[in-house]
Amino acid sequence: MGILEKIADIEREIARTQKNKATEYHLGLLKAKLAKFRQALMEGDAKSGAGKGEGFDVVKSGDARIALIGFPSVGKSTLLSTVTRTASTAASYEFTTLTCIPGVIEYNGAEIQLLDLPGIIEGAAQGKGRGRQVIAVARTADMVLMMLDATKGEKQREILEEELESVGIRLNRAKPEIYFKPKKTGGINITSTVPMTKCSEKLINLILHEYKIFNAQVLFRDDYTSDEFIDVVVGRRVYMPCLYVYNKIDQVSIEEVDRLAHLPNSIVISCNMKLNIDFMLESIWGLLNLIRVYTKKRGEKPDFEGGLIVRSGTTIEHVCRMVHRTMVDQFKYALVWGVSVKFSPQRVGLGHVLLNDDVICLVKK
Ligand SMILES: Nc1nc2c(ncn2[C@@H]2O[C@H](COP(=O)(O)OP(=O)(O)OP(=O)(O)O)[C@@H](O)[C@H]2O)c(=O)[nH]1
Ligand SMILES: [K+]
Ligand SMILES: [Mg+2]
Repeated sequence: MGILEKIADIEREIARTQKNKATEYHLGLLKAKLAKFRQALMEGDAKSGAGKGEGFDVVKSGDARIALIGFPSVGKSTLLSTVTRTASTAASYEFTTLTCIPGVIEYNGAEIQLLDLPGIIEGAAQGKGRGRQVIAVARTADMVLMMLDATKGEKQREILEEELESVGIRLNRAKPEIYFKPKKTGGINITSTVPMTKCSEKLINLILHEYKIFNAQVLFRDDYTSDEFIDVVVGRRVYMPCLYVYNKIDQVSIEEVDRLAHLPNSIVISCNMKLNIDFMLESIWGLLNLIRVYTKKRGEKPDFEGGLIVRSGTTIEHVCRMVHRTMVDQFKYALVWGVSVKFSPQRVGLGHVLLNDDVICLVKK
């Protein structure tokens, strides 16, 4: 039996045991056992199975995925229960949530998967608590919702940012447009399309030598720092937006609420009092950069009920692949109605970039 099942068993037994003088010791013992198993899970000893991903293998679904990252007891589970139909246990003790619990936010016709996760603390990236598993889930997300306790100041934000940074998650930063290709011969060839003020050629050479790379093509398409160059060399970086959500504003002064609300990429809420939840959803939608487009068959009306939710920047080719896997091969041209074209309808090719509310009719060969 896995440790999570043992925990669930004990929790069930506690729930069905009547509280009275006769059961006092029995309940006490159960609670002690529960605490022991929870601790084993959080400390991740190998036997308990906590080192593996038990409880974290949630299938990706919907149009986008958001990971809820935060210290214990900041209100992550309360938020999940507030904005989705899924109930996740919330309680005043730390590490209430032990696994990944998915819920679905329905917004603007899109289904956004919201993942409630165990709280993480300093040292998470090194495997403290269930930090490693939580961070592995965060890497698969399209966005991080970093939940912070408005009463706890800025420290938590800095610690969490560092933990995510240390495992290659880049928040609210664009992927550097640096072309980098190791070669077999020819030495190191560095070019750039703009003056490089933050990272010299000498430094690039030093960095590459450190990685035992002596032949490579490097092209800076913008002015980047050496850190950004290193990210490109090392690879395996993920870039995603992050919304900082300060919860429990019912507990702080109006001046503090105002200050927090003005921090970059930050919003303030109270789950318990349901304050500002709508604005939070609107902000999430904006950061996810989703648009809706509609497909129609020739001679028929567009299906305004259906529609496809896609990332902004999506092309006709992408839509073809969503419609059917053989569509790209059969594609002749597409007719598009909407703001992405000069005339409606306009004939476009696979590379055409779509905008919100476009209507598309795919024409086969
Ligand atoms: N005052 C106040 N308390 C809140 C608010 N939201 C949540 N809480 C309380 O904070 C405590 C922790 O909430 P949880 O939702 O369990 O927090 P969590 O982040 O999921 O905690 P872990 O799963 O242990 O990491 C509970 O007692 C909640 O009732 C809020 O807006 N204001
Ligand atoms: K809690
Ligand atoms: Mg929780």
